Amino acid sequence: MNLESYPPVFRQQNTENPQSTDLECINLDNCTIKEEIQEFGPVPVIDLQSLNLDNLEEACRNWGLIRLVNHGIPLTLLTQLQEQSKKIFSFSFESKQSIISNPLSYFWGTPALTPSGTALEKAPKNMNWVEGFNVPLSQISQFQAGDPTLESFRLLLEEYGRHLTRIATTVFEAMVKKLNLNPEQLKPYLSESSGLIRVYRYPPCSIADETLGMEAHTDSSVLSILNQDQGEGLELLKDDKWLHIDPIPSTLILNLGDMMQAISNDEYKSVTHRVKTNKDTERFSICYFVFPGEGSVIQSSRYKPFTYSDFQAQVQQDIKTIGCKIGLDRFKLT
Ligand SMILES: O=C(O)CCC(=O)C(=O)O
Ligand SMILES: [Fe+2]
Repeated sequence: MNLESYPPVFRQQNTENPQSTDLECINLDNCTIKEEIQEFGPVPVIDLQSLNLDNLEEACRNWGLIRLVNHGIPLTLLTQLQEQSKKIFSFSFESKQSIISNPLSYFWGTPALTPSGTALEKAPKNMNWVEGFNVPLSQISQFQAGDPTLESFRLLLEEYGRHLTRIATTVFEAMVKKLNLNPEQLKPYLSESSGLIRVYRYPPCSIADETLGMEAHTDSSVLSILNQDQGEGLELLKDDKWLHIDPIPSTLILNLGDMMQAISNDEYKSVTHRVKTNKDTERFSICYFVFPGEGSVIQSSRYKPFTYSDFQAQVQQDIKTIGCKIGLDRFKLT
């Protein structure tokens, strides 16, 4: 294990006596309240080459999370992205701090970031056993990567970003067809230029049963699209039980976020999910998020009119003051 590469809070030399006992990294509530089950009834699979609108609608209403196949992203690109990200995470902590620079940002311990990409000052209640970097796609061409590995990763991310924009637009347009909403009004709700990518590594944790890589949350996005490596850990809360979302090579996981729930007047649900840690192995994932256009006001029968910036500001304030995200409930019409 390459301890130098981990942020100091994640360096556990002695698994018998983990340093983390005096850290607030243990999220016992989230870990133990729900019974765990294996992935049984299959997560709905959506074939992007022959999109079936009825199946997609049903998946959005009943699951909020789907497995995408035939998405058109070459397997070589997915594999190269994973390989390069592993290489970058293996750099020393200090070098990651210096080379992952504006407009990218490097963070650890929390996925809650300010709009400029730095970790929020008051982290969530619990330490999240994760490090990552944030990549705003619209600014990625301005990134001056001094390091050759980072430069080749930047080029891969640009190509990947183009695929994700295509996929998100296709799926969003198909999803909203089944909602009784005015298509013109919906257009600004998905802004291609808002796309961002988070690249994550979840270090091993000696007390993996009690420590979350990412605590239970819903995404604030319209849609999120996840490319996970072969490490297990992603779980979805469904019917009050945690369901493992096992990695399957060359497939992607797409989940709905809070903005989609609001746009659809709660007909489609933003799903609660979390990431467990593993005792001996690292896990890697790359997640894409897309949001409504800046200034576009979300009109919904269930919520007060709000923009994504209003929502984001509220989430940030809640995390700073009470340590967690309240989310859509803050905007609900009473
Ligand atoms: O790493 C993962 O599998 C999930 C990440 C996630 O849920 C998020 O970034 O919101
Ligand atoms: Fe998430």
